[in-house]
Amino acid sequence: MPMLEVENLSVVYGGIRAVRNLSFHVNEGEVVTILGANGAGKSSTMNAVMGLAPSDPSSSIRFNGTAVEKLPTEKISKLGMTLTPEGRRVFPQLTVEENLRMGAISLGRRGSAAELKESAFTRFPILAQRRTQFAGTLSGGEQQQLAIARSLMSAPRLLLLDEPSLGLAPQVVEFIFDLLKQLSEEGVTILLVEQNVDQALAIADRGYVLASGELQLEGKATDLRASSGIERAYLGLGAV
Ligand SMILES: Nc1ncnc2c1ncn2[C@@H]1O[C@H](COP(=O)(O)OP(=O)(O)OP(=O)(O)O)[C@@H](O)[C@H]1O
Repeated sequence: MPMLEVENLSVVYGGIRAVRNLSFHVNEGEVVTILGANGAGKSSTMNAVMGLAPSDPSSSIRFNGTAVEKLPTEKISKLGMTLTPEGRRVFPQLTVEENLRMGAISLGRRGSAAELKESAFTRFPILAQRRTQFAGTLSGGEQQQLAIARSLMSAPRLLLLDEPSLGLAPQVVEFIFDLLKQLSEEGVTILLVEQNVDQALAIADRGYVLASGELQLEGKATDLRASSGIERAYLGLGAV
């Protein structure tokens, strides 16, 4: 049984259909990436999985066998699935340490908040240096590290990341991809939305390519890297 199994996902906002009949899965231990041009429906997909965007009644989303499509986000997080949303949404008026504490709210019995906080400071040395600084005064790269560190405070079994490298300097991008590789080696299953196609496919086992809310291509990352379908999806050339 896949860890995450999404079947027939459709997301409609008012009259706009952002995602249409999308099915995909993530097996335990995998790194899976969802790729596609701007507006392809990637964030809508991630948000719908977490209960943050409306999914059509015909959609089915199962996490470790539990139907989650009607559950509120807090309950989904408690089951062990956490999203680092696009745009580094940290709490600007809270300190680094307080932001981390907020992340442990849905920890349940998966770990100890104090130990997780120390491991966050080991993993992200810059956050340790800035533990009493207000998050709103951190640089973009530091805020992204904090956003990921906060997600890790819930000891997720499945970590969803929406464009973690967006707008960051090359060294920070490299740090984040190295971190994702390391988390994967430590046993965290990862679902990653990225614009950074080459780097995402370099760490992923498999990928799905969306165009205009529909699945365009899917396959092993090594096959997708060699495929011309990716370019077509990005250029909006439609079906391959
Ligand atoms: N809350 C919303 N209300 C109305 N339309 C929305 C909403 N969120 C997204 N959309 C629309 O749904 C479509 C898909 O958007 P989505 O953010 O899922 O794409 P994306 O692939 O993540 O794009 P990007 O890479 O630019 O973040 C777009 O046409 C967008 O304008």
